[in-house]
Amino acid sequence: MKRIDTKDAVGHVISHDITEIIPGKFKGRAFKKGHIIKEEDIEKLLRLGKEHIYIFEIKEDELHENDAALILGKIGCGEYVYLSEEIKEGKIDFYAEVDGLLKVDKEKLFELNMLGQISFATLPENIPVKKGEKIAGARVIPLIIKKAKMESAAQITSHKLIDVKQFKKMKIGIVTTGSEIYHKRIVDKFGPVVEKKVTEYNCDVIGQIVVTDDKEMIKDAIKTHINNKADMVICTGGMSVDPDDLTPSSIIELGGELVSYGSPVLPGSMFLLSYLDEIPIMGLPGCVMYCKKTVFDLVLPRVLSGEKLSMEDIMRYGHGGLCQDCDICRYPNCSFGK
Ligand SMILES: Nc1nc2c(c(=O)[nH]1)N[C@H]1C(S)=C(S)[C@@H](COP(=O)(O)OP(=O)(O)OC[C@H]3O[C@@H](n4cnc5c(N)ncnc54)[C@H](O)[C@@H]3O)O[C@H]1N2
Ligand code: MOO
Repeated sequence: MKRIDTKDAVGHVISHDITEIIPGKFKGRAFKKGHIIKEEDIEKLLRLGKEHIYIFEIKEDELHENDAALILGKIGCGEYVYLSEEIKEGKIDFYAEVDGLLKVDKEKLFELNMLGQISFATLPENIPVKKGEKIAGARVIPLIIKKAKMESAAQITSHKLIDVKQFKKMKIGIVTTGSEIYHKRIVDKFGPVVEKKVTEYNCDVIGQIVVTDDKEMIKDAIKTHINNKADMVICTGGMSVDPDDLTPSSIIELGGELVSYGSPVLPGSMFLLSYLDEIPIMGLPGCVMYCKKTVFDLVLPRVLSGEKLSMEDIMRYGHGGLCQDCDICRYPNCSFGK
């Protein structure tokens, strides 16, 4: 490494991006790696606190931070993920190519960061992300890093660390249970909530069947939706402890695989998920009708991404499963479901 006084640096090449930060106004690259220093740059470099310019010789067994960032890009960039066109200040960014569910191999990400000298940060997995949204960023810590370190990094996983699973456009059947709705004693307020939430994901509601608290009627309604080619059936009402709450037992009696009746999510403890011939059948508790976000908002995007959830997936929600019920909901940018 050769050190040159900035005042004498005209004609020399800058070996890494140089950052300028003016709090509240600007944070970004003031000089790009490779820039040839001109007379008029000297004053600005001095204002950025650069009294010296360093000329680095990168040895055979070393890599520049920008080349290392490219390797991190390759390690991370999976399905429906794209990289920033340019590496700035040694950092590469990852973006979602489509609306979908973010998947991160958290264990491999941890192993990668445990190598040291690497900073690879992502959004939490299993959240819905929008096309064009930044989902991760990565860089190495030193300006020059050993090639061997980056080779170890590349060997951590044979698959990519980050994928976005594109949402499927599903056909949804709704079964609304409750004698009070069936006999028109009150107006259905649940159906519109479910419809709004699924249409936000571009799904179609193929029908809503209203039934009273009667097991045969509930089961028939679910089967009717399946016969009508529903990709998912969502039941509302009758999910709790009253002996007249028959929705869970009706779904269970239909057979198939019960993933869970009950979830460690508040609101949403009385949630049910099962699969009948691979078709997800959900039982939504009353809270979904009136709470901003519930277990339904956590599970729905995962099901729409084509993922088949297990009991473990549901039980893992316990940590982070308590919604803070903020006045202005910021989900998914909060701790709920993380
Ligand atoms: N003693 C206990 N009480 C409750 C428990 C419990 O474990 N022990 N669980 C609570 C939880 S959690 C929930 S969530 C609620 C109710 O869940 P349900 O899904 O069983 O809801 P319902 O009993 O069917 O109805 C409750 C309430 O909501 C009205 N409702 C239902 N469906 C509609 C609709 N489509 N449109 C308009 N209004 C609807 C219904 O008329 C009732 O007023 O139970 C807690 N209690
Ligand atoms: O299932 Mo309840 O939803 O926790 O309010």
